[in-house]
Amino acid sequence: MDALLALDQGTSSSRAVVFGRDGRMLAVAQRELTQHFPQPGWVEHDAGEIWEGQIACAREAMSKAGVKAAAIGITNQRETVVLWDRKMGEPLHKALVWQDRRTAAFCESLKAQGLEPRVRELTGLLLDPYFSATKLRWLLDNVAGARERAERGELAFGTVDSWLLWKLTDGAVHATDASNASRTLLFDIHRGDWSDELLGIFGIPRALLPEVRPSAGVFGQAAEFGVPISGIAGDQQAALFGQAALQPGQAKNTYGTGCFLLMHTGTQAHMSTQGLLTTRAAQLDALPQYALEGSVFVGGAVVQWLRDGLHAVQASSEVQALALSVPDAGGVMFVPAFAGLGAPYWRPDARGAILGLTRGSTQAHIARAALESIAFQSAAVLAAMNADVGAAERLTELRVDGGASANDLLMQFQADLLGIPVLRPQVIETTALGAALLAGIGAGVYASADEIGAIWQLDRAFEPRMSRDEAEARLAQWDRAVRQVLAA
Ligand SMILES: Nc1ncnc2c1ncn2[C@@H]1O[C@H](COP(=O)(O)OP(=O)(O)O)[C@@H](O)[C@H]1O
Ligand SMILES: O=P(O)(O)OC[C@H](O)CO
Repeated sequence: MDALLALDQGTSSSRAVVFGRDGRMLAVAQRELTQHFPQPGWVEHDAGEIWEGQIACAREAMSKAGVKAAAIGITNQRETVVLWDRKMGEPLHKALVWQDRRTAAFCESLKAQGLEPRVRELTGLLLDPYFSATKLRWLLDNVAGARERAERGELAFGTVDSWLLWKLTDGAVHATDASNASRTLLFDIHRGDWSDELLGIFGIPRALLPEVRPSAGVFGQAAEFGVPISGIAGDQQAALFGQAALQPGQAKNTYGTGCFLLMHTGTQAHMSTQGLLTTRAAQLDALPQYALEGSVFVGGAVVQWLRDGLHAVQASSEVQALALSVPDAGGVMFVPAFAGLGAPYWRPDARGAILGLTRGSTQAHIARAALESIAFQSAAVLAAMNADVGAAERLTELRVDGGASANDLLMQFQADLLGIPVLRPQVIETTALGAALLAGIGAGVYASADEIGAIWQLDRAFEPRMSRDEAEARLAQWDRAVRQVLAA
């Protein structure tokens, strides 16, 4: 049987999923990942824990499925920086997570030198701490001896995919795929190679960098499992692939820790005028594929905060019942700018706020407003995307996935705000599915991407029920709340 093992290393947790050739899930294993917040605005992960949790999940899922996998696909939280010693295979420091804002001042100084337009032209990204380059620079400047050792070629940099690939191949392969490389600020998305100009701007030695390859194809052998690793993509690009959104104009929104709305733009790089990112989509061969992306930093994470910060619920799955215990948010607006604000605002300095409180406000109103904030942020990104692509290409439906897409209240409110159907597929582990499909193509299990369209199956379509007048009024209320936060 041609089973495929997907390793999905997300921000909140590591997961391993075994899929059958028909895309059915055969087994899942999951481990929550410890979040370290050493200072306000700093977010770190232990790369050792990432590896150990991920390999434990892989073993557990394989043993539950009771089949042999034909290939392994890796998909991962993107941008997060791991720096390790090539000889010992040990990380030099905790991984700096994509949500970490410690390099905000450095980004500002680069902006002040007028570098942003050129960086944007080459990378499709912005000068924001979100991306890898300034984080890697911080490690080189702050870990004793790191820069000298990097220049001597003793160290390796990788996003989480590279780190897992290195560990799975016992240090034999140091590589990444174009979709992950395109999130670093060091990769020229047009030429498809690391850029010496960008390496110069950020002060990064080339000797640190992995080789960049297409997302499908054999990267190396996973010694323990005796099978090839034949697919790698950043989690958002993998989800786009797993949603069978392979044609220009097709889009999806993933509701995980953050929310990431991506639209495929085919072999053309569409440069945004609306605060969106241009990025590489998963590519099967040397031909580049592009997407337009709106990245929201805090999506499902606001629910984690209700659980761990406010202790309003014991499990994320309880939030819907709490929110439904009130008819509406009672005028409460929640702007969860815990890690600054991403697209389309790009304000790393913004802080979160809960507005509109009265004596009658309860945890339930706050929970409802928190869920609504996920949909409001996604609606702002979708509006930017529609403005970017023009009337002819406006989105007419939205495919969704990710942990928080299980929440019916959130999905219905999303459809209401957008005024278009929100389509949830049967497999909401779309990120893992995308990685498995890429691995399947890379290992020759599937002859081509044409076989993938048939795997996508609808679970539920959420049709808009709110009047457009009411939706517009709610969106205007959101805009006012964001303006207040940005002015604070
Ligand atoms: N029923 C739910 N309603 C709202 N949010 C949820 C629900 N279940 C999980 N979440 C949120 O979804 C996120 C986990 O989604 P997942 O796709 O696993 O994320 P990641 O890939 O970032 O680790 C968490 O932030 C969690 O709080
Ligand atoms: O871990 P997720 O699913 O929230 O995804 C994180 C993104 O890749 C960050 O860009």
